[in-house]
Amino acid sequence: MELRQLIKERRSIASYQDKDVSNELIEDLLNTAIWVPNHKLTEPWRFVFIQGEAKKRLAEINRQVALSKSNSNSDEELEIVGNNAYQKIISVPFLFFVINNIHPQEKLREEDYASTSCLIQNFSLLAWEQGLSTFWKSGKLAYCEETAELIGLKGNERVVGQIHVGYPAKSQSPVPRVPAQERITVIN
Ligand SMILES: Cc1cc2nc3c(=O)[nH]c(=O)nc-3n(C[C@H](O)[C@H](O)[C@H](O)COP(=O)(O)O)c2cc1C
Repeated sequence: MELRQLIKERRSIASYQDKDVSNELIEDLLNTAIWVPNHKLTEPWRFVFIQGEAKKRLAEINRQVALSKSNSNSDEELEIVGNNAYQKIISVPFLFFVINNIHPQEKLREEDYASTSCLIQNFSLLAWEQGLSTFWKSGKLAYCEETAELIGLKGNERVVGQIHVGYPAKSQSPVPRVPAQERITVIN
């Protein structure tokens, strides 16, 4: 697929076919995705793949997050909310966290976050080329203490994204973007 087509057609899709995604494939895509511009070549990232029992534990954390946000007083409703949140995680074929070192200098912290964001976009495009959809998630689940403990987040690290990957079960229409021309200022 041509690069411009890949960039425009990539979509975040949250519903997946019941088809496995291998560690080897993700590792291979990440090995290409890491070729990003990176000031001072800090290579500040690492990746945590969540599988097996860990995925069940993450799903359980998501249940608790959803319950803590719900306003319902009905046990029946709360059970549905909790089970939906649990299933949302279980049904993701491949799930991993992208983690950054927190650089002591603010400028480099920002630049490290920028490089890692480029990496995630590279990864999403490479995945899309393989017929896979990705979903970058930055909700409470990615940042709560329970998740930090589960993924072994160290004191000098931060989560950049929780990334869901799978073969999409449906297509997704794009939300139109404002043409870049409308955001260009030319100063002569
Ligand atoms: C830093 C970042 C965090 C995001 N976090 C979430 C999220 O927590 N939940 C969500 O539904 N989408 C999240 N998204 C995905 C965007 O909602 C999505 O990219 C946007 O709707 C455009 O859709 P597209 O990716 O299909 O073009 C995130 C995207 C980025 C770049």
